[in-house]
Amino acid sequence: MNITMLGTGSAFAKKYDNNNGLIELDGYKLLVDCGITLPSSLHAAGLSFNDLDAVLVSHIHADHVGGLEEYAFQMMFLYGKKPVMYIAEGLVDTLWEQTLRGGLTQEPLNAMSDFFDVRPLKDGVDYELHPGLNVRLIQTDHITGKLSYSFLFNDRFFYSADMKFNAALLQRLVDEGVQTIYHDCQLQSPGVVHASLQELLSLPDDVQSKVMLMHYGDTMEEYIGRTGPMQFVKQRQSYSI
Ligand SMILES: O=c1ccn([C@@H]2O[C@@H]3COP(=O)(O)O[C@H]3[C@H]2O)c(=O)[nH]1
Ligand SMILES: [Zn+2]
Ligand SMILES: [Zn+2]
Repeated sequence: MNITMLGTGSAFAKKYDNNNGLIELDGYKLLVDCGITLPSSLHAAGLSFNDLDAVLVSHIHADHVGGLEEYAFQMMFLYGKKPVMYIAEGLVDTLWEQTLRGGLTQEPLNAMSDFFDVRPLKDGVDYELHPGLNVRLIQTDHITGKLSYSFLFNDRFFYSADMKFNAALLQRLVDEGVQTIYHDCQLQSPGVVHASLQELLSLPDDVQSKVMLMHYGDTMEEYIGRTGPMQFVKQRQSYSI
């Protein structure tokens, strides 16, 4: 399978779009998060919302869910469809009540299910999204008191989304066979709600050699060559994983 990060930027980056990914397998297209800049970054990649098969949501911050209103409206009014949304069961009501309801509600449309074909996922359970593409949600620490999830695809590709540094989890994943880790990276310390580059550089070599850095700030280029064996993911470049 391939992944293309439609954006690789932090929430406040201006040179890079929001850190949203596109996973493709045999023509199936899974959007991983849908932030504020996603409608334009999707367009820049030569795609429309109608080309997507589903969206997978990690947590409720605008750089991950701020484009969902346009996704819903375009699919309803331009294409007459309800997009499939995979999301942790504990985030469904919060996403509707606290983020989407204000913009999307117009009687008689007043529920998440009026706009999305919602497929709630349980933490720690494997789901087949498409033949050959499985995902498991792993609840990870990001903001105290807010649910947030990372994703494990096919037992071999770990996608952090947004999470604090967790060396034990990363080591365990590698020990269990994970080959590639896409990790959010705050260039300057302290990382606070993300892993900082300094923290990631403290990982053992066998883990670092599997890490690709994403969700970075506008000063990323100053850090090229200062990331050990870890590499920055390039925006809108496709990688085989
Ligand atoms: O306690 C907090 C909460 C948030 N923030 C910033 O707001 C951003 C929201 O999106 P993000 O999760 O990609 O990144 C977050 C940080 O950049 C922070 O620095 N400290
Ligand atoms: Zn983010
Ligand atoms: Zn976040």
